[in-house]
Amino acid sequence: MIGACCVVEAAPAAKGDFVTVKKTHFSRKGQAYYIAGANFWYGGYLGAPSGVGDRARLLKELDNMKAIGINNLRVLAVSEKTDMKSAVSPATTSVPGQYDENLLAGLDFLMAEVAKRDMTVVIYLNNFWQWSGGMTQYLNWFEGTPALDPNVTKDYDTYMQKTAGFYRNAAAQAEYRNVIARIVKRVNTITGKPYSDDTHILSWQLANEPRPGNGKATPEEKAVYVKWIDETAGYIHSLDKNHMVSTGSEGLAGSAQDAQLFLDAHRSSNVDYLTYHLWPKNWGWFDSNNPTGSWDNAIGKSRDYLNSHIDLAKKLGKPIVLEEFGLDRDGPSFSIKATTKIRDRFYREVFDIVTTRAQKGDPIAGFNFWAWGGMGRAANADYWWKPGNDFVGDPPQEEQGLYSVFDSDVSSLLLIKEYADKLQGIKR
Ligand SMILES: O=C1NC[C@H](CO)[C@@H](O)[C@@H]1O
Repeated sequence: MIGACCVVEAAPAAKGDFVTVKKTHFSRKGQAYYIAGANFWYGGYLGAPSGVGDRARLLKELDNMKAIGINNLRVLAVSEKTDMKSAVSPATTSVPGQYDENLLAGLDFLMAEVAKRDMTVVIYLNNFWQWSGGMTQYLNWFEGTPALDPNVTKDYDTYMQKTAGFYRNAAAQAEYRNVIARIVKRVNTITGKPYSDDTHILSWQLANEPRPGNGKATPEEKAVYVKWIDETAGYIHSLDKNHMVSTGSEGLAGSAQDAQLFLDAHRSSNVDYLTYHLWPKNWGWFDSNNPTGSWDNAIGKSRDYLNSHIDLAKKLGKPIVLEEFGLDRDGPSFSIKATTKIRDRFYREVFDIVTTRAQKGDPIAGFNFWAWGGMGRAANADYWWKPGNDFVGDPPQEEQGLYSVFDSDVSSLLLIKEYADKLQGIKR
């Protein structure tokens, strides 16, 4: 039997091969390292050996991303089985203590293939939003509170305020740390390499878009949030001395518009770099039904958001990554047939600021657009995801086609390549 007999213990990696922070930049193999990345939340799902896995597609997606200069992926590592309507299934955690080895082997396969292409990966270990179960599902398990899907209740304020209860729930935190340990201390079943020794992991990330609560978060909620970040990041470093740790924060939009909180949340020496996200449509700056009339407002606020967070990173003396941004297709439409002229214009504005500031030596370390749809296609007339459908860049909480960049979006792919080349051409 081939199996375990031929998994050879990999030699420990050289320290310099890990991505580290050097003053306010990333450094890798003695060179400044800039991220031209994609959000690819379902990369581990495609890598699964059976069930939802589609390894042939995964290999083509990785090759197609590599071909346009994408050198980094941001990937969901774990998900929690939930009754919430707009969540992915299956989940890596069915109930506390029960983990789906088929899905976790998918992450192993993804990491093995990423290494072959010399890409790096940011791996997030939880989710503030419902599309992978996330913190709300932990509270359902350990508080018995109903897991209320905000897509159903339409009450995001209550959702955010209740979900932040995760940070102070000891039993939920204990299980979350069990899951963290299971992933961070995992040995890749394909390569035989411990994850903690895998130089293609750029950082461990606490969660996708962790927020202190809603926009009216209290000083006490903010203090709990900052403490959770510091202690959880410290816990990950205690398990893994080689890799960086990041928060997954959106910036001020995910910090109750409180710049001091955003700084405090990233001040800890356990947090190696800052992250931020940019969502003009989600945040009401851009009206895709009135693109001409709302463009100036949207791009003005976006430019300010892009630049002000780089300035905040300068204050802390740490790098920052713009690890999510997006805009919908012309129309607006979810259809892959719709053009992407407005999105391309927005992407170019974002890329120009990121690359110009990086070329000037400011602490912006790169971008990840949201999100790689690639060969995936929406399966249903209403564009909602159902189990068994293709995975695309949009998770099940949103219409499949909302923000995805598909392999047929040639103008977008060319734009990404143009700026990936510019970023990777920066020598420092
Ligand atoms: O992390 C996220 N940020 C914004 C995306 C698009 O709305 C969303 O799909 C995801 O939850």
